[in-house]
Amino acid sequence: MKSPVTVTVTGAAGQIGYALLFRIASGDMLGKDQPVILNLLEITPAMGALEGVAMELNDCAFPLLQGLNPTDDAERAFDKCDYGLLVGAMPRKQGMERKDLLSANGGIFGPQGKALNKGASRDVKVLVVGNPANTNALIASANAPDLDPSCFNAMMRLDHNRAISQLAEKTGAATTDISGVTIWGNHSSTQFPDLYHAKVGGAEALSKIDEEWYKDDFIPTVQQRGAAIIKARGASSAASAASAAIDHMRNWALGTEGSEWVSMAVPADGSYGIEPGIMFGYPCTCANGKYEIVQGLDLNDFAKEKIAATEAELREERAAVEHLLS
Ligand SMILES: NC(=O)c1ccc[n+]([C@@H]2O[C@H](COP(=O)([O-])OP(=O)(O)OC[C@H]3O[C@@H](n4cnc5c(N)ncnc54)[C@H](O)[C@@H]3O)[C@@H](O)[C@H]2O)c1
Ligand SMILES: O=C(O)C[C@H](O)C(=O)O
Repeated sequence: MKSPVTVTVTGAAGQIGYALLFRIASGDMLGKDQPVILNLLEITPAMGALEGVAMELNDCAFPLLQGLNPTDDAERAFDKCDYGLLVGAMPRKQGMERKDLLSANGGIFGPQGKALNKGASRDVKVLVVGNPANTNALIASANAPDLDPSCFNAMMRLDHNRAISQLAEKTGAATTDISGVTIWGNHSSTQFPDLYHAKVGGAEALSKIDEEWYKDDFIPTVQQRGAAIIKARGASSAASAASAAIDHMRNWALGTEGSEWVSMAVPADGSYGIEPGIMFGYPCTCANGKYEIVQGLDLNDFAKEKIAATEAELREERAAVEHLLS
């Protein structure tokens, strides 16, 4: 048996937290041979509800769960953290864009970045889920100057999984037959779901669907799926978001072998002309606990235009939180 690792989940009494914690504790995220210590962070008024979640976690008698620490103290929560899932933030309501949450949520991520900087493992993997995820991840990273920026990712995986599911449904394929999907840019309605390199059962995806469906139906459906779920459920996605977070962390920790690539928002490094300073959704592979941006994909004029639009939105979001970046 491996020695335990510390996983910190913020917003642990929220709806994503409730769908996430039991899967982490059962080994879905880091493997059935990896014991975990769960540090659960909440705001003080939610500590009662968090206590209830902790009771239920204990009642599962998970063999891999070797410690459980509910707290409202960020420094305690991130002490010796190996994996951080930053979920705790307000969700949007119907009619809002995710960036409308910046003023409410941006302030959460500076102090959490500082707490990570102080106490987390130096090769911690931090996945920001709370919206607007890309810019919140940027805030957390900027407040953790002693941690490499590559320790911080934001979640594009829900969009990636949504795109796979839509394409599978349209073509009658299994989700496992689909590869090479990328969600570029922001986890927002400007994201670019790219099928130009996607394959269905080894054949070009664009040979199986017509371009009109791709541009007029598929792209807006994936871009607006979060809003459609809020309209239908009266609450934002939770179980699918938790599942995507599990997928993202599992691939980052254990590798993407077997799949062509996955979509992850990582610090822009000039790849595909996106200069540093924002967290950008890219096609990535992972091995040995590190991610790499897939290089050398051809981008046509349509793709370049869409990628420029989502980059522009991320630069605007960055400008709006410049005061939180130091
Ligand atoms: N990136 C994605 O793909 C994606 C998908 C779904 C939801 N989200 C976002 O995830 C966030 C959480 O969604 P939810 O449905 O779980 O919301 P929720 O309201 O059910 O839960 C959020 C929890 O966070 C807690 N919280 C608030 N501030 C905190 C802080 N400073 N420290 C610790 N905890 C804090 C709240 O008390 C609450 O329990 C939202 O911002 C939502 O928009 C992102
Ligand atoms: O859409 C939202 O606000 C929640 C989440 O980001 C989602 O994509 O479902």
